[in-house]
Amino acid sequence: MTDTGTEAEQQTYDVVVVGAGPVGENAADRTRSAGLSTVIVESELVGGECSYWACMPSKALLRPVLAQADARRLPGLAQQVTWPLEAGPVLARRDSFTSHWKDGGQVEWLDSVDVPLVRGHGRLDGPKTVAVTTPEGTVERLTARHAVVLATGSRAKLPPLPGIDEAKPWTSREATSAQQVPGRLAIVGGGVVAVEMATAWRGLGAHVTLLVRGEGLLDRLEPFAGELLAKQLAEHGVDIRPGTSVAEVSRPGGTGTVSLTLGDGSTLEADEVLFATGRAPRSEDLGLETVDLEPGAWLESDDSCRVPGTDWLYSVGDLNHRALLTHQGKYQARVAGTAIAARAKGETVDTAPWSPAQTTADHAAVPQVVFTDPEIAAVGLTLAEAEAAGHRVRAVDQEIGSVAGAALYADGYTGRARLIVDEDHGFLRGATFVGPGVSELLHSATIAIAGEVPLARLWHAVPSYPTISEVWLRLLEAYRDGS
Ligand SMILES: Cc1cc2nc3c(=O)[nH]c(=O)nc-3n(C[C@H](O)[C@H](O)[C@H](O)COP(=O)(O)OP(=O)(O)OC[C@H]3O[C@@H](n4cnc5c(N)ncnc54)[C@H](O)[C@@H]3O)c2cc1C
Ligand SMILES: NC(=O)c1ccc[n+]([C@@H]2O[C@H](COP(=O)([O-])OP(=O)(O)OC[C@H]3O[C@@H](n4cnc5c(N)ncnc54)[C@H](O)[C@@H]3O)[C@@H](O)[C@H]2O)c1
Repeated sequence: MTDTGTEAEQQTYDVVVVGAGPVGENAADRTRSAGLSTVIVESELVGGECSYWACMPSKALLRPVLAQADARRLPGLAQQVTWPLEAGPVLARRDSFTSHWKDGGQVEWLDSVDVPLVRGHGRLDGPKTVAVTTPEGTVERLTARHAVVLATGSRAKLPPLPGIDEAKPWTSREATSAQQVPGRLAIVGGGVVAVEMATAWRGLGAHVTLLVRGEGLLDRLEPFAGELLAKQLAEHGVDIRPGTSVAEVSRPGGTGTVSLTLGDGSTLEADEVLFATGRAPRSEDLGLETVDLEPGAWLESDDSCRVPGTDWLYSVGDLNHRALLTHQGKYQARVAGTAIAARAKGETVDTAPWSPAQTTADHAAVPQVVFTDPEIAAVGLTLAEAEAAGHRVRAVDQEIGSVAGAALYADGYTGRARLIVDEDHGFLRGATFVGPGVSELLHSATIAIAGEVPLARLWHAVPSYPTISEVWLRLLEAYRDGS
């Protein structure tokens, strides 16, 4: 036993899920609907990071900024657009999307699918057992007949810089829930959180400085994505400083102006600093040591989401570090639920790629949209990743602005699309679209990649005229013509 609380109750279920973020909720729903009794444990809010401090609030902040950027490109509307956005209504709408940081609606949903909730901090206490320390300090022991699913997610990772704790920097939590627009916001990082939050807070009127350690933005995507985004962010007034590291942070007492000492010895003053420097697993206090696993590390799982070396423990969502995205974690939860239900019936799980209890898409077809201006939508492998994986591929590029739908969408439309074609198999390995309004194009590419649709058949998938999707035709023509 690792707990200090009072021993209270012991209950047995078929499945115990720890963490009621989007991924844990989906896992519980799947196993429950397969007829397995399932309980879920949550230490904060049912709905997890995504609902309260990540996807939902960030997209609620970004949507008006992107609508405003679109409006600026349309005569008749452009003249009426003012900057910055009116902060009060934007923040109020964001607050309503987080249900004012209350989880009553999601608890009702758990009730409706017949999954009991145990509030408290869950820890493994040996195989198939979870000890929950409740807010009252009692300990509830939950035993699983078939499986324990860990879905405890991730938290913001801060670099160990001198002064950082005292300076009370923003993490993604504060950046998505702040009630006031800072006058000057410094953002450290060049990943997705950094560029989305730069877009959001710039749109709300903050003077944003983006301190990027590397040479470009979004370095895991096709290079042109970060390049087009950097150009546009700069046009919107964001001060981007590539090749800039932070050596020290200072804000005595955690109040007033924050001062950053940069790698070249210069200083930058700001009202707030956001560290958007990646994520760490929430696994350090999860009892992993009681089943010979390493606390504090990402908890790897196989393609059925089961932890290697066990026949009962599953790791889904951010915690397994396969793809830190809500939709991909929910996909893993559906797959894990299918695998758990099959194994509970004594069935063998088919390990062939693309079979029902295998997360093959984690390797081949992970989609992601970055909600900036321009939007960035990518799925599958980049050219560099495909080549590194040993595929014989060709990249086909097209300016999106050349299609009628894009010209109608915005005056001076700027955007670019790339397909990665597997020359040996005749299907797509990857696709990237960058430009205003491209996010809804992505699912067509996801279907083409996950379905391994032959290029010859894609010619028969006719895009409507005049939509931005016509870029698909231009890309196919470019591939045919060898350009
Ligand atoms: C600013 C930001 C914006 C994002 N935007 C998007 C987006 O637009 N689209 C997208 O797909 N992804 C987005 N993401 C990523 C997305 O938020 C995560 O991939 C997603 O939340 C992972 O879900 P999860 O259920 O695995 O973990 P989480 O959402 O982190 O949920 C884990 C839950 O487990 C609970 N928990 C942890 N430890 C314990 C314990 N010991 N006992 C009981 N409960 C515990 C936590 O309290 C939490 O409720 C964004 C991330 C950030 C930071
Ligand atoms: N729209 C979306 O789908 C969306 C939005 C936000 C976040 N997310 C997910 O959340 C995850 C986390 O995002 P993130 O932006 O925090 O992480 P990230 O890993 O995408 O980017 C981290 C950035 O911080 C930089 N960095 C790391 N350590 C640093 C240091 N010590 N000093 C300076 N720079 C440093 C890295 O070089 C990188 O540019 C992403 O993997 C993403 O999948 C998704």
